[in-house]
Amino acid sequence: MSGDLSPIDKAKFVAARRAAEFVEDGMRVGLGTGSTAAWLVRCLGERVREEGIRFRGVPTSTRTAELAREVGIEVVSLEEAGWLDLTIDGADEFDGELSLIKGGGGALLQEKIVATASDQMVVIADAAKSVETLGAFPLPVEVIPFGWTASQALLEEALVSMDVLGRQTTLRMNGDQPYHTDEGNYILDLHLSRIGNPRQMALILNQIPGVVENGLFIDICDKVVIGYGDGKVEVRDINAGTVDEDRVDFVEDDNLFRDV
Ligand SMILES: O=C(CO)[C@H](O)[C@H](O)COP(=O)(O)O
Repeated sequence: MSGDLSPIDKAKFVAARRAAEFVEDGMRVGLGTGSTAAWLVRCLGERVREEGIRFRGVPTSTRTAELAREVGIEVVSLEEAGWLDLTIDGADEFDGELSLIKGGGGALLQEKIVATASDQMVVIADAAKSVETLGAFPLPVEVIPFGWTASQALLEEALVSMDVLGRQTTLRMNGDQPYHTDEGNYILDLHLSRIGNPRQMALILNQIPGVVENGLFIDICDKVVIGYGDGKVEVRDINAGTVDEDRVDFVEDDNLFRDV
């Protein structure tokens, strides 16, 4: 039940619940990955059950696809949907320009493809994800397994010329094995502490052989819905230049909180 949630989970929940209201009948909607996005999927499932809204969801990972089907959302592929009206996803960090670090959950590649194939991307996040400068959260970079150590060496060399504080890179692990993305790739996490020029970094990283995609989302996100543990939500719209405040009630719906 909602009373058992930590303040961070409450913040994630209220952001997700507010953003779930952006989905309208007939839309094609990108569904993000991660714990905040999982709340969104549950809230959308609730809207399908209670209000009978109908929309098609394009998941950004096998995890999200499973949950979406479980809660009654019609799941289609991006190819079937063609183009999306809206994508709603979490983030690991966002700054004042709504540049993002994503990929903490390992789904950055599908997330970036889906978000950029959408008219609008909305990020849902607890307030702790808001930063002045990106980089405290390790930046995920997806690389193909073939020759990954060579890609890592080239990445580290490229970092020397960039405006960052740290330069350590680590292979993401799953127990004693490398973590595999849904595409069967590896992830290198870049411990940079501070990214002075995220736009330049995003371009340079993707030129390194073996790099498939990086977790910097620049000029992709249109809106962020920031949740707080007390139920407050703030909606920042970068295009309109507006900041709106709202409140979301916690609900005691067993269906929503069943698997938490
Ligand atoms: O990018 C992501 C997954 O690849 C997530 O959106 C990001 O890691 C945030 O996760 P959470 O909502 O669990 O804090």
